[in-house]
Amino acid sequence: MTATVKKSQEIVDRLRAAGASFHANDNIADYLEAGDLEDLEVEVRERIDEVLRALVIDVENDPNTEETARRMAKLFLREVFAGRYVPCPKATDFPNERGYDGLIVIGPLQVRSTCSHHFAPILGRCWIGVVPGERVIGISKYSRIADWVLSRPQIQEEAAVQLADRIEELTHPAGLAVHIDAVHSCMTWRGVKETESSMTTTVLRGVLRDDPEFRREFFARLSR
Ligand SMILES: Nc1nc2c(ncn2[C@@H]2O[C@H](COP(=O)(O)OP(=O)(O)OP(=O)(O)O)[C@@H](O)[C@H]2O)c(=O)[nH]1
Repeated sequence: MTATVKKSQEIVDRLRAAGASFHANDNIADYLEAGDLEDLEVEVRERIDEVLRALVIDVENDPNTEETARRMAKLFLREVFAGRYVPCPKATDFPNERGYDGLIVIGPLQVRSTCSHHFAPILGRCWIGVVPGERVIGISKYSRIADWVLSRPQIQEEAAVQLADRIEELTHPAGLAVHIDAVHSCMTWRGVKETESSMTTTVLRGVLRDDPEFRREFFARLSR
C-alpha cells in the first residue's frame, strides 16, 4: 500500500475516536483536514483501478477505460457524493418581521441521489412546505440544502428525514413538510425493471402534521 492508500484509515480512526457515525449518508466534513480530499481522490482512483482489473477490463490498452478510475474517483468524491465531504451550504436567516403565518411551498426541486444498496442513480422531484416561525431563509437555500443531503448514497426515507432535520435546525418553523417523488434506477434499469414506478415519501412536522387544513393545502399545492 502506498502512503495515500492509508488516508481513508486515518480518517476512520479519527471518526472512531470521536464516536462519530460514518454511514453512507452521513456527512463527515467536520472530521476532514486540509488536503484529505486530494489524498482520498488518489486512494479511491487506485482502488477503483483494481476493481476494473478484477472485472477483467484491459485498462492499459482500452482507450475508453484507461481514465475511468480517475473519473470515477472525482465523480464520487467531488460530484455525486460531495454531500458527505463538504459542509452544509451557508443559509443566512432573516427575521420574519411581519409575522407571515401562511404556508410557503417551494418546488418542484430537481433532486439527484444514489441508492445505497446498488449505487444506482435516483432522480426525482422534491417539494418543501414551510409555515415560518420567527426566522426565514432565502428560498434558493432549500435547493442547495436538498442537493447537499441527497448528494450521498441514500435511501429515500432517510434522505427525507435528514432534509427535514436540517431545515428544522436552521429555521425552527411552525410547520414543515418534505415530499419527495423519485425514480430509483435500481428498480427501473436493473432488478425488477419496473420502468413506470416511482417512490413518494413525505415527512410532516409541527402544524403541517397536526393541522388538517395546512396538510390539505400542502398536498393541493404540489404541482404535478
Ligand atoms: N425502502 C427503500 N428501499 C429501497 C430504496 N432504494 C432501493 N431500495 C430497495 O432495496 C432493496 C435492496 O436490497 P436487496 O433486496 O438485498 O437487493 P437485491 O436482491 O439486489 O434486490 P432486487 O432489486 O429485487 O434485485 C431492493 O428491493 C431495492 O429496490 C429506498 O430508497 N428505500
